[in-house]
Amino acid sequence: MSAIPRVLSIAGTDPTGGAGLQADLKSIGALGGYGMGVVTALVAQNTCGVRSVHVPPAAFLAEQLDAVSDDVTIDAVKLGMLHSVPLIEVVAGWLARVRSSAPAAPVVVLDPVMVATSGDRLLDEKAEVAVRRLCAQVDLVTPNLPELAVLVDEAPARTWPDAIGQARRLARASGTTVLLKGGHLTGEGACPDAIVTTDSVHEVLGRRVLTTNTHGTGCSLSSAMATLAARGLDWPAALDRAKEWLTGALEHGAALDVGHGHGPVDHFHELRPRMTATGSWTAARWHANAAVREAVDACAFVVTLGDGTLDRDQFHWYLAQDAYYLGEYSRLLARASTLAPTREEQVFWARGAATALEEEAALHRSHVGDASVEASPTTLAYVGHLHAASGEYAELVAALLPCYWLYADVGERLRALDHDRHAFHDWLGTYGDPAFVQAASEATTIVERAAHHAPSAVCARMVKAFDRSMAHELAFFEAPLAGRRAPEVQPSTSVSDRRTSAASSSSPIPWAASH
Ligand SMILES: Nc1ncnc2c1ncn2[C@@H]1O[C@H](COP(=O)(O)OP(=O)(O)OP(=O)(O)O)[C@@H](O)[C@H]1O
Ligand SMILES: Cc1ncc(CO)c(N)n1
Repeated sequence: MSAIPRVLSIAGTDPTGGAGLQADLKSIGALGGYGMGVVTALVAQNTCGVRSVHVPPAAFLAEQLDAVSDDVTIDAVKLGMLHSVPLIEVVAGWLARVRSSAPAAPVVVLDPVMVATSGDRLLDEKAEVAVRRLCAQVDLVTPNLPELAVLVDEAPARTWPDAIGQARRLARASGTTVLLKGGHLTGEGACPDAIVTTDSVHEVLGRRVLTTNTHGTGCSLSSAMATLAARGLDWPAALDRAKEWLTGALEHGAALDVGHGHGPVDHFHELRPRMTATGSWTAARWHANAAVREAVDACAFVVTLGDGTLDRDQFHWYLAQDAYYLGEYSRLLARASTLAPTREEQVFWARGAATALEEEAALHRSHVGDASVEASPTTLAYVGHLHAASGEYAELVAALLPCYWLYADVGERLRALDHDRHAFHDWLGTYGDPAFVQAASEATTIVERAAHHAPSAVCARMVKAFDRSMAHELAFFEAPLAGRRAPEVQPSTSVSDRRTSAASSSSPIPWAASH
């Protein structure tokens, strides 16, 4: 199996992208797979309902399937809308061939799609028996409550314990595992799902999201399960993860503002914080500062820190300057907290200020001892710039952002160079810390919001503030090796002693280390 599982969805389409094949491809991608798609039926539908369905000949479905399996190793298959008996027969025959001929049989998940969220039928009534038969050929079936009732030929369950009983009967009859979905249960609070086999139940209660953006949740969940199983998770673990992801996707669906009926969920909500490079103020600044960023990556300090040849004295000088910088940066973060327009932003900056101070103290203890740090001209210039930008919130946060963003960015690359015997192993390992990356992305979101609301004159000051901070960041990285260093720190202990203690108590991105 490849590290990125190759997952094939065999399903109908939704041109509005919330359900069917389109939702499957997004879900597979969001959970780390490579998505492929074979179309069973073309459905003219939107968030309000299904208008018409066009079904290409069954022979053409067979051609599509063979085109994929003749060429690509398939790690998982998700079956969605199968429409009618001839199509089900083609899929069943193809599945049997692939499962017997492939070196490792793909995991197969069947979403027994019968009725859309809008209430429109997507499966021929005569095909219900064929779907029931297909259940025995797959590894997981994911019925909602009405579909489960059809599959066991009983009235729809009204309570969760009844539904679990039905799911158990389906598991017994088909010899497969059932993912029972509780989306159709009414009631506030929980929205339970469960993995049910003949002799076990793994329940995930989940929180119910108050939203009308529920179009395609079943498609998305089944594709997520197929992808996670292909990544090696067992069904209970896959459901735990998929449910967490889907609940978040439901929570973020409304913000997409797609359609007037049951809108889609946001499949990529977990990635949005990292997607700021799409047509935004912050992305534009990031792009405009490409040359500065390249210079940071290429500067001798960063390069030699990465390859381990950096002079230790120069590294310690840099850390001492950083301690000074952080003490002042903390004051500016606190100032941003004072000026913040919302409680959420106030808390974010206040936390940053506290952490920066704690880490400044840790750096001082371990590197500088009792001696005070004399700030270099470069450090003073950067801090002076931040103070000068502190008159208004939008300008200040724009000035504060590069310190977060650039460190997260450079840190990611430095972390990749780390190995057990690296001279700066203790430091590199702490770069790219997910908590720090998260803080940097929150800071970016805040600045984006501030830019969005700022009048153009303020925006112009934000641009200057951000760009100047980027230039100061570069100078800060260049300073240790630029011959500008003076004996500003009088070490009270030997270099090696200090290194050991610093490595265990501080992070190179110190002010975010204990977020
Ligand atoms: N309002 C909600 N809040 C939280 N989770 C939900 C909500 N609605 C549905 N879900 C979850 O979405 C998944 C799909 O459930 P549901 O029972 O709605 O399936 P479905 O009817 O096949 O979906 P579809 O809308 O695609 O037809 C399940 O994990 C369910 O728990
Ligand atoms: C194509 C297709 N498959 C499944 C569903 C169920 O939501 C839908 N609406 N459309």
